Amino acid sequence: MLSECLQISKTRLSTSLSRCQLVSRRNFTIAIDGPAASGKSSTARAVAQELGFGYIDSGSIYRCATLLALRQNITEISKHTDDLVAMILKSTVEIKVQPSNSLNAMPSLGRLAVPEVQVLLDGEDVSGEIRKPEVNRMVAKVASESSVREAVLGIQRSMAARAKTRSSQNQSANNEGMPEGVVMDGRDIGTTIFPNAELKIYLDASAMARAIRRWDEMNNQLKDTKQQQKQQKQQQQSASDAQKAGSTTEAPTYPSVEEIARELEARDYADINREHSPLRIASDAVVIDNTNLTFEQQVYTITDLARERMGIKPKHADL
Ligand SMILES: Nc1ncnc2c1ncn2[C@@H]1O[C@H](COP(=O)(O)OP(=O)(O)OP(=O)(O)O)[C@@H](O)[C@H]1O
Ligand SMILES: Nc1ccn([C@H]2C[C@H](O)[C@@H](COP(=O)(O)O)O2)c(=O)n1
Repeated sequence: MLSECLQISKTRLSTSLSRCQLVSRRNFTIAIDGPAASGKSSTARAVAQELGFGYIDSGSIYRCATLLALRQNITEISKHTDDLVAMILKSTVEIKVQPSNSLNAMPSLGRLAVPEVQVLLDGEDVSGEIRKPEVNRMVAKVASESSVREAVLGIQRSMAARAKTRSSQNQSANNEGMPEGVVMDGRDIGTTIFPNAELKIYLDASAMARAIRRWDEMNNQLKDTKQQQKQQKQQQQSASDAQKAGSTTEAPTYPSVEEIARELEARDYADINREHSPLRIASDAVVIDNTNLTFEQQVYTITDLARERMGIKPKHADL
């Protein structure tokens, strides 16, 4: 129902959900979809922490599938889908959420603490590797294969069931009467994976805002962490060792805002135009354009929508 699809802007944050029915108190799924870098995963993580729900980043499963392909030197995905599906089904992907009480390193995330997420592929921490440019360039191709999507769908649903069970165990100390729940972000969560999700959000932002945020994020990561400084030193060291050995190791290069914008645009185009389960706004989704919203505004808008649908008093009606 299009009439249920709300456009929320900075000036229209107080949204009445009087038409929405209250949903089952025992089980609550929040689906967050949207284009690349629209803020899905940071928002979903903060929403999950606020509500005590489990969190699943479905994109990281496609990223792990892409890494499996790259490690086997499979670049022509359509010629090797059976092999790739077999590898996916044989592997284990775990998404570990580390609850956070401290402020996030990203100033744009304001006062909200956002949990860190670790992605393990067959027990190996691949959190950094799955965000590398070569994975960014290939992941939309991998995700366009229907048999890959089918394999990932099974993984997503069983992960969600486990995350809900864990959240209900954590909820026992909670006095708000919160149900067990999960927040999952991706491209087809509200349309295909959980078409009956109790709350569907379509998160969007202008292409330029998304590219600038990603650029900021990359630069922030570079500047701030001691670990990266250490890594840089190691890279410099190994580069000079390699040079001494006559090798041609390239110094790391960091993309400009324009290059990032082009990469996001290419990925969005592929995700929107693929045949199977393309990125679409579910007819009953709440659309939130966060171009001019603070991170807190978008998170609290979603947690209040969820609370309202669960029959629990919203906490931030004054936003
Ligand atoms: N309202 C906001 N204002 C400013 N920055 C924001 C806002 N919301 C999210 N961000 C920042 O935007 C960047 C992209 O967010 P995030 O990684 O959550 O997006 P995503 O949609 O999950 O991306 P992808 O699809 O590539 O996985 C992050 O640096 C995040 O901190
Ligand atoms: N539900 C999903 C989640 C992700 N994908 C694909 C499309 C994206 O380009 C890629 C990486 O996702 P991200 O980490 O950027 O959220 O994975 C998908 O098709 N369906």
